[in-house]
Amino acid sequence: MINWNNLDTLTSFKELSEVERVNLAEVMSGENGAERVKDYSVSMTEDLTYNYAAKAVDDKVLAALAKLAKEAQLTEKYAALYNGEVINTGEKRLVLHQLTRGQLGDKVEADGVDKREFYVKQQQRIADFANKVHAGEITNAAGEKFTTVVQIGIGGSDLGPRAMYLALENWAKKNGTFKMEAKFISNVDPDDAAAVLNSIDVAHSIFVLVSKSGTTLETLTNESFVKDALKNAGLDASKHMIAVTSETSPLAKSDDYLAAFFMDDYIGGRYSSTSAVGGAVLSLAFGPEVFAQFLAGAAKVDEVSKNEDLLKNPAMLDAMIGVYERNVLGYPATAVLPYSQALSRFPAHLQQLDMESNGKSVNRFGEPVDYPTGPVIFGEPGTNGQHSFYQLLHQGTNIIPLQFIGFKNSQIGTDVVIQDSTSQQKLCANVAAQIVAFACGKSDENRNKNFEGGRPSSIIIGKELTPETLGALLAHFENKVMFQGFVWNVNSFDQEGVQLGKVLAKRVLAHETDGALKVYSDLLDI
Ligand SMILES: O=P(O)(O)OC[C@H]1O[C@H](O)[C@H](O)[C@@H](O)[C@@H]1O
Repeated sequence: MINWNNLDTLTSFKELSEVERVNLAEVMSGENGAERVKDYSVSMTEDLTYNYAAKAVDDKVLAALAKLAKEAQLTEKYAALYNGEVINTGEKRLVLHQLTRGQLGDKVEADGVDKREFYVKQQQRIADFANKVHAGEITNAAGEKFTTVVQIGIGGSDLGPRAMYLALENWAKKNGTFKMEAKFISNVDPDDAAAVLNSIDVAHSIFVLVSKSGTTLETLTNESFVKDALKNAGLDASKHMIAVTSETSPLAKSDDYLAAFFMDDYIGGRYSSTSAVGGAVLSLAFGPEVFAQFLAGAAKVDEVSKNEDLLKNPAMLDAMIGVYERNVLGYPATAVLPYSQALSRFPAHLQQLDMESNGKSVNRFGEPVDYPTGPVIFGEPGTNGQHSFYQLLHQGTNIIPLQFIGFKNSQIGTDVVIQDSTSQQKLCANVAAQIVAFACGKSDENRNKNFEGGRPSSIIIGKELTPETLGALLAHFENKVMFQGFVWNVNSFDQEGVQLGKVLAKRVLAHETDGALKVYSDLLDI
């Protein structure tokens, strides 16, 4: 039987708080430090490793975390999720994003269909469509090939797919699988749509309208913006647009699109990169085979995440160390720092994934919780971040745990040797240096130049960022966030916190305001 209890009612949580703290600077120094870096490491897939040597944990803390993971029944809750229980209590929905990339447990039926079959069928339909576009069987009205794909969507219908596209663009170019350039329109700021439209050849562009609900104001506004531009160019908008939505949305049956592909209410926006939401744009840009490799990487991590042994389950381990840092050590934020230019938008995606999932003050039954839940997430690619906000990370008054990501090889492979090292070596040297600098610090008589150390980090290391490693990386963080939500006993799959602002904005636009809202409306000339 599964018990959904608040973290502060669990005996093993009290025990965890009483375990002696680890002096990170001390344990990471000298030979001991070298041994830790070798030992505190676990495989995510054959190509990716999670190394947690520079986290403030030791065997005692890890044993206490394993006990907590067991008492919180993380493995059982994950199984309940992929076997189709109503895990999203707020919206009374199943949570099935893992099913888009593999069958992890029982067959899941909902709405009278086998859901795995439904997702696979959508992937096949998308693959067929993309192949026809690439082969010139689906063209514009003049019979010419489409050369650009533009995704219109916001939140989960933008951030994940955009981050994934950028992550693989250069890989695909290098490996001969690049088919079409992709662009993204998300913000309701007219400058977003206008700038994208100005940068493309609309006559040879295919637009993917992505909205699960089919009611998001920003997205529908941008759709009209694009339709206007197509009309002004003398083009038939319905021959340039496809839709990705849920079958119950107002967009599903419209004649305004060349084709419609479906996901459903059991896939949260921020978990939708492996559904049709990511599938359409990524298959058009790189071909369906590349998208399939991406799914295969995610499926591998979903499998590993079933492991009951905490030390062999990287997503669960990462989650539990995060809980320790948040609820015992009291750290407020986590920085995501990929040493990979291709992952430039990955921190923005993780921001939504983590903060929209676990930024909650009530448990899954709607009762207030008495402990901190999701941390603030932010980040930028290294080494750029080093020359900007790392000052606070090294010497500021808050300790911010760090999540590094690094690859041995670059994607494009073009490099130069300057002062006896390649740029790739310089990049990797920097991430190694940062881990040790943060953990060990350096004492100096001049307080201004003193580094206290004791600043924890972990690193995910891979050989190269490929479609498969990207899928694995994505699933790692999705599963980490899911496990943390289980520990905090929150519902990680709804987002009521975004509603109030939408309601008030509508009131402003209808001129139904008073008080402060009226004055702000006047100040902004609405
Ligand atoms: O895909 P849509 O239904 O248009 O939703 C787009 C986004 O907007 C909402 O407000 C939510 O905050 C996001 O979780 C969601 O991804």
